[in-house]
Amino acid sequence: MLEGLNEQQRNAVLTEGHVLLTACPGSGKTRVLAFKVAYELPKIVDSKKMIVALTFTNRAADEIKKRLVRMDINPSKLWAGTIHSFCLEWILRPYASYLDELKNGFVVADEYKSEELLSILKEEYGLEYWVRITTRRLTDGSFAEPELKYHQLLTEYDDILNENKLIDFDLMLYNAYKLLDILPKIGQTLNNLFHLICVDEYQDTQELQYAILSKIVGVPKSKTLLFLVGDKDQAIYGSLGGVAKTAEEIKVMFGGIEIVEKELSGNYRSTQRVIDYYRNYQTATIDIESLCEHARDNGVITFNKSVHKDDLAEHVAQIIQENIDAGIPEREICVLAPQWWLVIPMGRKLKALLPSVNFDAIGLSPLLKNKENIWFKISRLFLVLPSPKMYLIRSRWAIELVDELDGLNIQILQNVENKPKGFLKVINSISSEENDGLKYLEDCFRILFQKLEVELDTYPTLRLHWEYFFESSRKRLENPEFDYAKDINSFRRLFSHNSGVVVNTCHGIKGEEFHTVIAFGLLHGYIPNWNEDDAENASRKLLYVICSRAKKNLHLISEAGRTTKGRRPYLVTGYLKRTEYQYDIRGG
Ligand SMILES: Nc1ncnc2c1ncn2[C@@H]1O[C@H](COP(=O)(O)OP(=O)(O)OP(=O)(O)O)[C@@H](O)[C@H]1O
Repeated sequence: MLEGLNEQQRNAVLTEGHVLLTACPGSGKTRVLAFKVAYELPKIVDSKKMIVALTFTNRAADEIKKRLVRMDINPSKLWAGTIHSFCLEWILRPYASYLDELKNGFVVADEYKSEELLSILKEEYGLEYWVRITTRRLTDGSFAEPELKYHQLLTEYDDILNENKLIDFDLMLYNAYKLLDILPKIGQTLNNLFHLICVDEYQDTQELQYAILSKIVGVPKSKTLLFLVGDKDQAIYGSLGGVAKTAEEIKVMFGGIEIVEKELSGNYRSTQRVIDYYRNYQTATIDIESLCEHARDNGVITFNKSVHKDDLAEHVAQIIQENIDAGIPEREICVLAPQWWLVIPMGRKLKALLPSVNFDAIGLSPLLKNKENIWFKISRLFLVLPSPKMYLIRSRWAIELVDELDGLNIQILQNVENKPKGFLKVINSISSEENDGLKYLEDCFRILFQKLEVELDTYPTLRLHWEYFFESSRKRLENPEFDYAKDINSFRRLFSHNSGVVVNTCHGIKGEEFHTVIAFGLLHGYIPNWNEDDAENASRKLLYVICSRAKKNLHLISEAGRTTKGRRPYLVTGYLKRTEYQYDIRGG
């Protein structure tokens, strides 16, 4: 089974006990993590036991599951997802009744919603929109925001969340921690349940997240193993509280557990040229040798600081087209920017400029894309039509939904043996005459629950999620800036593109790799954020992460023409400006 791993990687998988594996980009950390899961899964004999893999994004979690399927390993005993989803599924939903704040139902406010709320409050308080205020909590529930002058605003923010039964991502973590703290039995139960907890990109784990894990792994007579992988140089969440703890610090925090430290060397992803380029942004000076087949290929590395922001989308579209013409698959091309508000309009413009190209872009969907909202999950089943290719994916969605409904105490299809299959059958039998996408979905949702004989109004959580889902989606659709098509067929088309050119934030593609990376918005003020602590270092690490995603081609863009509200021009971000390099000329 361990074929396909080199000696160091195999050794890391076979190491018994708790492991902390650190290594450079592309050295196979995620691959090792997937093999570790594959290696440990068959060891589980107790039918109730599980393995947990915590990843930074949902995309990364899907990738691990796919890797297992490719290895012919059944991933049903693996739970993979973000720490937020983990808290929701394993702690908040099952134990919500023990917390007054949650017991009457709650809805997760995604980062867009909480940013929207914060910007309204900033305006009320006369603060500039770019002032950074963290909503993070400490383990005692107090605000982690160091500037006391913002605490009044944060209290008001909290009140609004409370009134609307919303919890943001930070409250998800805090409430999960609080439950584990007041009811140690939960940690003990989870410890009995989890054979192994793997954490990918551990260097960006926040203090509260370590605390949550320590309440599960650090219980007396603990049986749960910990497998952490990461790279300190890729820590890009420092400003959001991410810390790469040492093995010793983890030991102290986790009740004295012994952790074996392991390392990997070499890079299986990028050409030597790309590696030598991004080593300009490395904090430690470690040689990295390319071990991949295309190690000696030249590829293309460009830097453009003259293209004007108004011509940027055409410029990026041209690069994409050149790559596609050269035979590079759409999925191997990625367009990145440091902040999502730069990314969303870019995705839309690219879609219009390259109508025959598929895109996998954040913000292209008119629906609230909140994976934690149950109506979003149900809508996927109505929008992605049944086909042999989609069979496995739809079945997995159905299994997750039936579990979630069960967790909400909603009993469906009592007499049906295979509930997910039965659930899919009911979904597949429903359609509506409506042409308007949202009305279509509303119709289908109602018919579905009628057929399931579930009275929606008796479940406040379903109601809350319903209101949030439709209200947010309606808002998006009505926003003239977005210019979304509102008919059901357009909704469907957007859902059918789960592959295509990726357009995302630098944080959203952590751990991924692409033949060609096109990064724009590399301007001081965006990367790093004006008021980020240790801003220079933060921009250096982000550049390191961006550039190390590329297998062969790298196009860096610091577009001209962007100015602050005070008409100050945004300039090339410091580290990039100072890097002396013989860049290629495109097409030259
Ligand atoms: N032993 C190996 N043989 C062949 N290919 C490998 C080997 N190890 C890793 N790879 C490939 O190298 C690439 C990078 O691996 P992986 O994504 O696991 O690296 P990583 O260390 O997690 O990178 P990053 O820190 O940048 O996210 C992947 O395409 C992976 O399949």
